[in-house]
Formats: sequence, structure tokens, C-alpha cells
Amino acid sequence: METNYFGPVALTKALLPSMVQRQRGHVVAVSSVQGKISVPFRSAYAASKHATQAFCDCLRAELEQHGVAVTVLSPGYIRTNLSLNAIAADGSRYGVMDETTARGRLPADVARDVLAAVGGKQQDVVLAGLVPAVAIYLRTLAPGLFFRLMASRARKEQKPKDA
Ligand SMILES: NC(=O)C1=CN([C@@H]2O[C@H](COP(=O)(O)OP(=O)(O)OC[C@H]3O[C@@H](n4cnc5c(N)ncnc54)[C@H](OP(=O)(O)O)[C@@H]3O)[C@@H](O)[C@H]2O)C=CC1
Ligand SMILES: CCCCCCCCCCCCCCCC(=O)OCC(=O)COP(=O)(O)O
Repeated sequence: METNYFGPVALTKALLPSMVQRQRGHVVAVSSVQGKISVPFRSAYAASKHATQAFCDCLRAELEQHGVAVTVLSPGYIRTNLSLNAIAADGSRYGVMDETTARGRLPADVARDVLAAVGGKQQDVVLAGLVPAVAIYLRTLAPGLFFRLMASRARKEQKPKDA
């Protein structure tokens, strides 16, 4: 929460007065698909990204009258050091390159999409494939089914540890 949510909130609050004064500016937040849906074993991460999404959605409405745009980017997996750098629940370094991350999109490709989205002042952009995109709709339109799918995913992900 400190890094993913409170840090960007503090930075935004520090910069906003000058943007409002100039009646011009653009706040860009890097959220995640997990700012829209919550997947098993990511409670802290998903909570921080949902908080980012909510903060920005409030801000967007409030700042429109001041000429300041707000873009929330919600990428799927990207091939970065995210999982290597991640901190585990006990505070230790996770230090593993997750398969999902290793199979993710190339950062340069995502960066190109980000530039296009920001340049076009898009408000809310999911930069992910079909499955996450469908999952986001499923969470809203058929939450019971979505929760069953997530519970099944949790059981499968737990198997190697419990076996
Ligand atoms: N990779 C993915 O699959 C996805 C990533 N994202 C989001 O993209 C963003 C970038 O992540 P990604 O590049 O993948 O991950 P990395 O771990 O590769 O990079 C994280 C970056 O954040 C910096 N950082 C970490 N902690 C702090 C801190 N406390 N204060 C200041 N800077 C800090 C690191 O700086 P330093 O190198 O100096 O330590 C590093 O530059 C994150 O918000 C992540 O949630 C969203 C969806 C998918
Ligand atoms: C076409 C039929 C689709 C049916 C939908 C079934 C539901 C499947 C669930 C899909 C879940 C996708 C999760 C994506 C998560 C994601 O992209 O996270 C990106 C990150 O932020 C990476 O963080 P992490 O720490 O998890 O590596």
C-alpha cells in the first residue's frame, strides 16, 4: 500500500495545486488488471491497485472542470522484474521469476500502448489480452461464476505446497 498507493497519492497531491492553477495537466497512474479484478494470493497487491483505481476515478471527476486529465493504465502481465523484486507476506524478498511474468508482454510493446493512450488522453485503459478482459466483465455481470473460477484457481495454486 505504501509503494503502490500512498506514494502515488502523495506525489499527485504535491503536484495538483500547480496543475489546477495553470488549468492544465495530466495525472497518469499505473494500476493493473488486478485493480479491476482480484485474483487469489494477491490480496495486498490487488487492494493497492483497487485503491489506486478508486482514487483516480474520484480525481477525474473533480479535475475535469480544471482542465486536468486523469488516465488509469491497467496492464496484464509484463516481462519485468516485478516478481523478482516482490516482497512476500513475511517481508522477505520473493525473488522468483513467475511463469506468468516471464510469459508477459515485452515492456517496449506496452510502453508504445501507454504512449498512445496517454497521448490520446484516454481515461481508463486495460492493456491486456482477451482472457483478463473477459474476466473483468464477468466480475461485474456474473460475479458468482467469477468467484467460483477464482476459488478453483486458488485450490489449484495451493496444490504443490499442500501435496
Ligand atoms: N510486470 C507486470 O506484469 C505488471 C506490472 N504492473 C505495474 O507496473 C509498475 C511497474 O512495475 P514493473 O516495472 O513491472 O516492476 P519492477 O519491479 O521491474 O519495477 C518496479 C520499479 O518501482 C521502483 N520502486 C519499487 N519500490 C519503490 C519505492 N518504495 N519507492 C520508489 N520506487 C520504487 C523500482 O525502483 P528500483 O529499481 O530503484 O528499485 C523499479 O523501478 C508497478 O506499479 C506494477 O504494479 C501492472 C501490471 C502488470
Ligand atoms: C475467454 C474466456 C475467459 C473466461 C474468463 C475466466 C477467468 C480467468 C481469470 C483470469 C485472471 C487474469 C488475471 C490477470 C492478472 C494480471 O494480469 O495481473 C497483472 C499484474 O499486475 C501482475 O502481478 P502479479 O504479482 O500477479 O504477477
